[in-house]
Amino acid sequence: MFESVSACIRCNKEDVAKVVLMPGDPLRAKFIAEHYLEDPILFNDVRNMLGYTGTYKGRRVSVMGSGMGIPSMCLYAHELYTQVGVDAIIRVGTTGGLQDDLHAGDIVIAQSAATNSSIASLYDSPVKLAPTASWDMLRDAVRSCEALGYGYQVGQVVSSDVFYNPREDAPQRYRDLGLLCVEMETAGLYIEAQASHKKAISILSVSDTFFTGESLSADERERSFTNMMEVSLETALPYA
Ligand SMILES: O=P(O)(O)O[C@H]1O[C@H](CO)[C@@H](O)[C@H]1O
Ligand SMILES: O=c1cc[nH]c(=O)[nH]1
Repeated sequence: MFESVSACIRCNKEDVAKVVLMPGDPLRAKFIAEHYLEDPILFNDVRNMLGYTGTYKGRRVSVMGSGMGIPSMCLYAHELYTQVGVDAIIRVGTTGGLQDDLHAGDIVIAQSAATNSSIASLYDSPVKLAPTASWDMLRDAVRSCEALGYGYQVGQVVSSDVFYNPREDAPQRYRDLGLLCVEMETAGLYIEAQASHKKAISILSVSDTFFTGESLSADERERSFTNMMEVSLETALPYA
């Protein structure tokens, strides 16, 4: 029998690890659990936002979908941090590349996230918060890429509230500002981590590029981001 600890996650708290990998797609969570975790158990299936816990290199690690967009990410991250007792979340996401030296399949570690969302304005603060990665997790993500021999870039990404932006010049403006890539959740995750005094890092894989026209299929998006998954699992170990 599940103890329902929060509004949208039905689980026993002790079934969730202290560190959670969060892809947007719950089927990517299932893929990670089935391919990388030993003895995975399903701890959440409310709304099919699948969450699993197993062991990786002998340490307990969980993986759960976040859904798409800042509202969905914020809801689940908030419940995991404040009601389930999770200490650290690693977003395992896809992103659209803006710069010419980013190619499909490349890894981006998000140091910070510019956003068109109002999330940072909702906190009672005399300043607008700057969504920023946890330094130790950023360092550990870099170390994991280097240990595995995978190339990576570290920098500022864009977390957009919309996938289809009515401002057609938006990607060009982002590119001119040196922003690396566009996705839809990192700023929300970083603000939730800051507000909860917890840790977060966003590790992204480029699924397509805005200016050079590279693109991966939906099936490849679901299954072929194994470099990013391996980096994320290695990054999780110190927090497990
Ligand atoms: O692959 P995920 O983690 O879902 O991330 C990206 O993909 C979705 C859009 O296709 C958005 O959620 C965006 O942030
Ligand atoms: O272009 C893209 C690719 C992935 N995710 C996004 O939000 N945008």
